[in-house]
Amino acid sequence: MTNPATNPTSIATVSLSGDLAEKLQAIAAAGFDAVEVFENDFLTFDGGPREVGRMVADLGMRISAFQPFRDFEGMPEPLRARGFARAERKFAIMNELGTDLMLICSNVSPQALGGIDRAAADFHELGELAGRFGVRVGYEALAWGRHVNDYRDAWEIVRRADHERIGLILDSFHTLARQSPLSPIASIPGDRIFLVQLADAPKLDMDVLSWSRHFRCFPGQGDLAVAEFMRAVAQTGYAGPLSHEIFNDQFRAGSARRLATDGIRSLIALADQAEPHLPARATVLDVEFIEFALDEDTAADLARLLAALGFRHTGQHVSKAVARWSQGGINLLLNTETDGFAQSHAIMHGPGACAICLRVDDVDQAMTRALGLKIQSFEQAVGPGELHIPAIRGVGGSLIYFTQPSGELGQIWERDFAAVAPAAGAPSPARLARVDHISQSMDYEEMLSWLLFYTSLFALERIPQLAIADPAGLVESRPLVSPEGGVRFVLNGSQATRTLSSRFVSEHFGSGVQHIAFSAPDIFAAVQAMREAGLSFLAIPENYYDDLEARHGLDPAFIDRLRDHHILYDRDGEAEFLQVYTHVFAQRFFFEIVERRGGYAGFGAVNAPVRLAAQAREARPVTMPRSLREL
Ligand SMILES: O=C(O)c1ccc(O)c(O)c1
Ligand SMILES: [Mg+2]
Repeated sequence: MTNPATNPTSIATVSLSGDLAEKLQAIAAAGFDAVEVFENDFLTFDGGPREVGRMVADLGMRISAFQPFRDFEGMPEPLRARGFARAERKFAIMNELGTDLMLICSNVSPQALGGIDRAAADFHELGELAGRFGVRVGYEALAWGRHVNDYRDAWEIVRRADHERIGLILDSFHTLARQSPLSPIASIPGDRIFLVQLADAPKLDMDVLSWSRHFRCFPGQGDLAVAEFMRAVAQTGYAGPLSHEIFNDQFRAGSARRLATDGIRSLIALADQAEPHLPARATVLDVEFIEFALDEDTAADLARLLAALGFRHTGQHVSKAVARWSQGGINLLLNTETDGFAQSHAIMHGPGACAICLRVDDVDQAMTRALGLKIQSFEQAVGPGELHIPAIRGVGGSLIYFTQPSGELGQIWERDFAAVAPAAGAPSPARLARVDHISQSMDYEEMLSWLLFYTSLFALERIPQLAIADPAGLVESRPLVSPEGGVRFVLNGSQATRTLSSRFVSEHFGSGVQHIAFSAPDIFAAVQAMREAGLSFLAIPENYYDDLEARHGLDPAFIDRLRDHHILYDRDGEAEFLQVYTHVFAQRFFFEIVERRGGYAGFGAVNAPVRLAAQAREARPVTMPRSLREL
């Protein structure tokens, strides 16, 4: 039985950025057993095949395949003879590389002749040649092959070639992109499959070749049914390598180390999906707290803002300079420690959210799953009697802490915080109830990494990615939501350099929390109370409200109230969404207040360009990088 948790792991060198040596180092560091050497990486390498073979071996890996070999089967003479001569040269190279498997992808040449028996005869003869070199040949159907574009035809050719050195190569992308049925895979004998290649892809309406060459991604990052494909493969008893083969423009530009780690994480998550071996994905019940790392002055400013938003200083950490501000079910921590993690975060990134604590159903299981997915844990010394709160590394080096409803980890506020007596006078009612969503900005190239991180660890569902117009370019926005509404994350990234999202990343040395949205049971009452406390909100242009009236046919009196409160509005069927924004704090992050009516599930994407334009007007002008100014 194929067990994806025990099959050797492999990845094609084409999947990563860098030169061959850099790729191999990143692949080995991530823990892969093998690599598929792409011919182009070999041709551009300044060293012979033996040297490549030695590099791979020295890194403790082996070469799972040498590829691709193109346009071989079904050729008329003299192309046919030339194909055999080319293959012979490559077999000799493979002997020096130290790999025994060549991948031949189905012929795309206009000169190729069809016919299963013709192709089978070519492969039988090639099998004889391969035998003389002690190598094997695997045949893969490209989804755009001229005569063979379905794995079932490739298998029929392999079957009729009837040669022990000729086998089949399955590639999840080609199979799933063509929507070939998966059940016939199960009846292929596992030992006739020489290699299984894995790739996912987002659903896109485009020609399959461009889709494959530019948009493949790791399983779990796209929309294809790779787990179902894996379950079919598992039934064959295939015991060979599972090899990522990702052609992707972002991957080619990204960090090879990060991507190789994502590749391993993807394989682990996929194996777990096909046949569970880790605790289930963690259910997030709520956001326990969000922690800000700040200097004293900025903390005082933020405290004033929080007070105006209706938060109260309710607790003080028993041993650290950490204040708890709360309202409804929301807890915000202001950390002004002068050493430790928060301080180093503040020095590196400026004032901002350095940690998020999530209340999950079971912390031990969440941590076991995280470590199983090779997510880094984080340890920091705790004072005597204080709770040890397990944590992992999240976006931009920030932390994700875990608490749970029961046991010690359900007692963080009692154990680690001393209550602060409420101020005199009648307590004002809570205007804000919960954290509605947390929006994180990141480099565009990192978006798929964090998507995989969040969705492999937590029971979060993806809702479709949106492109939002910032005045300075497009921002991709990717929401991840827990079905029960325990938490929502929105990942933002932009390829344009001057969008608010990109400036956040470039001006603050990395990814992080750009805004936090709180839910209000009554957004009008909340805004009213906050204004009375001296707060003002992001100004929204008059044109927006005129358009709202035209778009939704709302009652003019209601529109007047929205306008007066600077509230943005959206509707989806009967469900309604109201949202309002604070000004940006410390040129760094801002708060949003939302009211969801009737189960509205989105984030007001139609309003995002209006908000971004308003923020761009308020933002300080783009400053030239120092190095340029000094020229
Ligand atoms: O895009 C290609 O040409 C190509 C080459 C080799 C493969 O294994 C593959 O899946 C695609
Ligand atoms: Mg392939």
